[in-house]
Amino acid sequence: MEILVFGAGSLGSLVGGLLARVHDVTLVGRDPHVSRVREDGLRVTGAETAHTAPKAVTDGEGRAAELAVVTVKSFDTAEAAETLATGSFDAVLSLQNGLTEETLASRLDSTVLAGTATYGARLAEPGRVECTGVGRVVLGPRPGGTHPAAERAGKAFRDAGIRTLVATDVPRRRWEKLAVNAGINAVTALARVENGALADGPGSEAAHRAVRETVRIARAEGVRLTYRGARDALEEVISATAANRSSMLQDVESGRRTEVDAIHGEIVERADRHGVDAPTNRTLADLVGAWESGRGVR
Ligand SMILES: NC(=O)C1=CN([C@@H]2O[C@H](COP(=O)(O)OP(=O)(O)OC[C@H]3O[C@@H](n4cnc5c(N)ncnc54)[C@H](O)[C@@H]3O)[C@@H](O)[C@H]2O)C=CC1
Ligand SMILES: CC(C)(CO)C(=O)C(=O)O
Repeated sequence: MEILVFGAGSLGSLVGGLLARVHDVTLVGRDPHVSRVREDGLRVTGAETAHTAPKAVTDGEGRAAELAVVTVKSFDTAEAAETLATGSFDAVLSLQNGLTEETLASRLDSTVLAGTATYGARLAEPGRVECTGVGRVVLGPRPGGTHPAAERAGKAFRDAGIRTLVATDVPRRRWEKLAVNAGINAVTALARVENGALADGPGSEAAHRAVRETVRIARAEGVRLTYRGARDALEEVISATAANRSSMLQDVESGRRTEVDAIHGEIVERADRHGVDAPTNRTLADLVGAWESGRGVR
C-alpha cells in the first residue's frame, strides 16, 4: 500500500519505519531527521527493531497515497490538514491524542478514520527512533461501525507486524483514551510525578475527578462511555505505566508546548457547549496554560 506518514517525529517514525517493512511509505517531517533517513534509512531500535528505507520529504504539499497517517502534535493538526487538502488520499487516519480527527474531517474530503496508539516512541537521534513499549493500534471509522477503508488500513498495519485492532466503537474508545489523558497528563505535569504516583493520595483524587467529568461530557455528546469503564482504564494505565513520565510532564520538563488544549481544553469547551460543569479540567487547563504563557510557548 502507498502510505504517507504526516509528522515524522517519535510516533510517526516508529509507525512509518515498521510500515516500510512491507509498504511504500513516504515520511513528511523536518530536518535533520529527514536528511538522515534519506542518507542512511530509518532505524527502529528498542522493543521493536527494523532498518527500512522509506522516502522522506519536508514538503507535504500535493502528495497522493491510499492512506495518510497523521502523527503531528495535536496543535499542528489544522496546519497539517491544510497541507493534506492539497493532495489526494483515499483515507486519512489520526493516531494522535485528543479528538483531532474532527479537525481533519472538517477540512478534508477523504474518509477520515480515528485511532489510538499505545506504542511508546522516542526519536532518539536523527534517523533513529526508539520503541519504548509495544502496545496496540486501535482504529476504525470516526462515527463507529465498519468501513472498507478501516479494514484496509488495519490489514496494512497488521501485515507490517503492528499489533492492530479494527474496532466498531471508536468514539467510545477515543473518549476513554481522552478520559485517561485527562486523569493523568496535567496532574503529573503540574505535580512533577510519574504516572504511578496517581495510584493513591491527592493525585489520585484529582485524576478521578477529571475522569468523572470527562465521562459526563462524553455522555452529553451521545458517547456510551461508563464511569466504571473509564475508571478501570485509568487505573490500568496508571499501574501499567507506573514508572513512566507522561507526555505532558516530558513537555513541561523540556520547556515545550503541551497538548493541554487538545485534552483538558477540548473537554472544557465541550462542557460549556453542553452546559455541564468541568471545574477540575478547567483548573488543570488554566494552570498548564499559565505555565505555557509564562514560558512563551503558547
Ligand atoms: N510518542 C509516543 O509514544 C506517542 C504519541 N502519541 C501521540 O502522537 C502525536 C505525536 O506525538 P509525538 O510523535 O510524540 O510528537 P513529535 O513532536 O515527536 O512528532 C511530531 C512531528 O511532526 C512534525 N511536524 C509537525 N508539523 C509538520 C509539518 N507541517 N511538516 C512536517 N513535519 C511536521 C514535527 O516536526 C515533529 O517531528 C501526539 O498527539 C501524541 O500525543 C500517541 C501515543 C504514543
Ligand atoms: C496514557 C499516557 C498517560 C501514558 O503516559 C499518555 O498517553 C501520555 O503520556 O500522553
